[in-house]
Amino acid sequence: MNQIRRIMEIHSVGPFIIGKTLGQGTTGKVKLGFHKDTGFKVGIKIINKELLTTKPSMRRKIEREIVLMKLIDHPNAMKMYEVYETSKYLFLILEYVEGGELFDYLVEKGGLESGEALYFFQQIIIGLEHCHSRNICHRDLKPENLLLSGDKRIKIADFGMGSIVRKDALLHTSCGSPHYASPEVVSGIDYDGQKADVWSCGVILYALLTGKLPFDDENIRRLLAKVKNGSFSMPPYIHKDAQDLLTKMLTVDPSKRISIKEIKQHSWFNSNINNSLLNKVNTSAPVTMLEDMSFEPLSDLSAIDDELFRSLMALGLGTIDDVKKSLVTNQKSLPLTYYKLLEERKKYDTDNNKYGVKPNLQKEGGRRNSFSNISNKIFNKNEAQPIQQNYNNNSQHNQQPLLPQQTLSPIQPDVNNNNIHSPSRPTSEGLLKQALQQHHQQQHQQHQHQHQQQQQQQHLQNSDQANVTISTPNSNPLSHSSGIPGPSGPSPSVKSEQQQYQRRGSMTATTNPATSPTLTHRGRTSSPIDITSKFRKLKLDSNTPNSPQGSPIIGSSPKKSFFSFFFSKNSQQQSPSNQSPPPNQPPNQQQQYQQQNQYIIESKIDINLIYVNLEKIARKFGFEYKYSESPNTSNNNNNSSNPLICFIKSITNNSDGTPQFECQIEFVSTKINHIPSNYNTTTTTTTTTTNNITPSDETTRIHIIHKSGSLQKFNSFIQYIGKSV
Ligand SMILES: Nc1ncnc2c1ncn2[C@@H]1O[C@H](COP(=O)(O)OP(=O)(O)OP(=O)(O)O)[C@@H](O)[C@H]1O
Repeated sequence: MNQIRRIMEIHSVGPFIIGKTLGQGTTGKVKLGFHKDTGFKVGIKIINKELLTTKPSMRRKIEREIVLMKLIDHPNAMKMYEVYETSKYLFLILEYVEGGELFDYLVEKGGLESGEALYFFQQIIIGLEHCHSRNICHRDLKPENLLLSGDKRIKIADFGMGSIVRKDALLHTSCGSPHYASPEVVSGIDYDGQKADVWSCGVILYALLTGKLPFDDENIRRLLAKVKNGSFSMPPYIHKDAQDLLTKMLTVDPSKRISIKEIKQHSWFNSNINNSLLNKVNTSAPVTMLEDMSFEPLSDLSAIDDELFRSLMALGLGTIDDVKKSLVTNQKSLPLTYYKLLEERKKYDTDNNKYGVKPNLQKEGGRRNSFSNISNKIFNKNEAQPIQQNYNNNSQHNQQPLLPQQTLSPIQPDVNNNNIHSPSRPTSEGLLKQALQQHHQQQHQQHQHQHQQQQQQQHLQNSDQANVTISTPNSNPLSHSSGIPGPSGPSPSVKSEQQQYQRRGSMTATTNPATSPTLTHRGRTSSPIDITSKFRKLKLDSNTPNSPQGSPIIGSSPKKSFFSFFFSKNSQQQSPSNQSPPPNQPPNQQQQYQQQNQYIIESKIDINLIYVNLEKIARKFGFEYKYSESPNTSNNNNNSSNPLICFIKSITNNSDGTPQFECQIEFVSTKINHIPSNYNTTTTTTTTTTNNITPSDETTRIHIIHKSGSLQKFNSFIQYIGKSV
């Protein structure tokens, strides 16, 4: 008995026993968890905190993801219950979604029969409608981010790119996967996030009906040109109503693109296809928009709940003072509405036992999944760092998002009908045994495959980290062909085709969809589409639990909430130096200065959309922007991620004596075969093409010339890039 208890302690987090690995994301592994008492299953996403402290943008991504998931509560969106932490790891306790990704389902089945495609599509649309009703847009909708429950319910997942959209306000950052990104997003113009989501759903619908992508090209710039152009081939076998809907969703002009409301009224959306699945989706459940909600403002500043306030700040709704003011004065403000929704959720969870359900009820239609309020008995206050702010102090002006310790999501009635079979409930003891057996079996298998995994890991080291970090580099994964005083280190690598695709993280047709009914997927002829993100998922993080380098769970006592910990780390993060520039200094001093001002910026968005963003940022700062590409020549595979190397290339004096900076940003992007001569670009482009038809990476060099000579402005620019890409 003691033995069993000891094992349980070692292999558990909070009240959950940790089971098999469900998947591997960019931030860590996702494991199956069983509630010790009830057998309630959850997904446990395990994130190495080091990642968050070294990569501030990753921290922002995760904090935003957590708060957005708390605000969203819909049967077609994956829920997040709570967060635990040890000194090294975060454990996000998620709704368990057992059916895998829609992507895999689609790959296995090819284009779906129209009834099934509509069944999925309806759920995506009503799930998205709920998000939009909360003024949240997803911005990275793709089949990889749509999970399937056991009974094939769609669960929209991965809100890491999600954003709050204010009424009539536009978004700036071009993000998502290029194949699913809308023309306005890939053009780098400000865009309406909801309309951009509709476009992505149009691409998904096309993929559901055909098993192919409407816009594809192995060359990223040609792909983006195709997306901007918006023309795609419409297979004649698609029903004419579905064709009409696709055409309306994939309309280049966002102002003419169909809205979610109109999609729901469209004849195909409501068509009476003979498919019993369709009865299961309630597409007419009422949706309450945020603007239709009204709440009494808080009585005064002292009534503000610190925890909820931190959540609001993570959403980037304004400065501390502005947000506070909204909470006490404005009945209709966004901060107040979100505050009240989070408060409502918190109250609900305080009043309910979480996970106190039988396994046979933990499905839609069973008890609501509750979000527990942070419990002082579990959250060790001592672990919190002193960086935490007193938000009731009016003198605070810090605009940095402040992470919530624990806030709760609003309660919504179930929208879907519930048509679920209920397995008989195993006993708690049986479940434990099963879980432990599973765990040990898994440990054994992991040991057996350890060697293979390490090899795989090495092979996949160059995968997309999808993170942002700004740091001074110790080594440079890119070479410098111009003798520029830049970072030194490993030279560029020519990656395998697999690695390139892996970075794209998107679905890519490898043969011409127009001519080939069955596309190959890295040699597997049965696959209709190529899953480029699969290789990334094979990557093993040696720092995650149960990895060869040790389990973080052993000896740790996980605590709920984690925000204080990485806030304190965050305060130590490096920032660009604000020293004065030395344009008139001797060369060696100047070089030293330049070397001090070199940064690695790892992107959280698709590398192929980076230059779209960089050009925009440079323009915003009034800097001159030059773009060039050249093929990578080195075979060095040491590139551990896919960072942007940013450094000051030269400092010269303007005629009035003020310094002029030239900053160079380099990153490895996709292969280049040739760029169409009519490619429309407003930037100065110098292109070096290669005659070698073997796929190869290219180094993209962007020169930003800052004439006004303020190093402070230059540093703000670097910081801005770090936050934006
Ligand atoms: N709650 C869950 N239930 C079941 N499986 C899950 C769950 N969450 C994730 N998975 C599986 O684990 C895989 C990795 O998920 P994860 O969210 O970590 O990766 P990701 O989509 O790359 O996101 P990120 O970029 O945030 O790391 C998913 O593709 C899915 O197969």
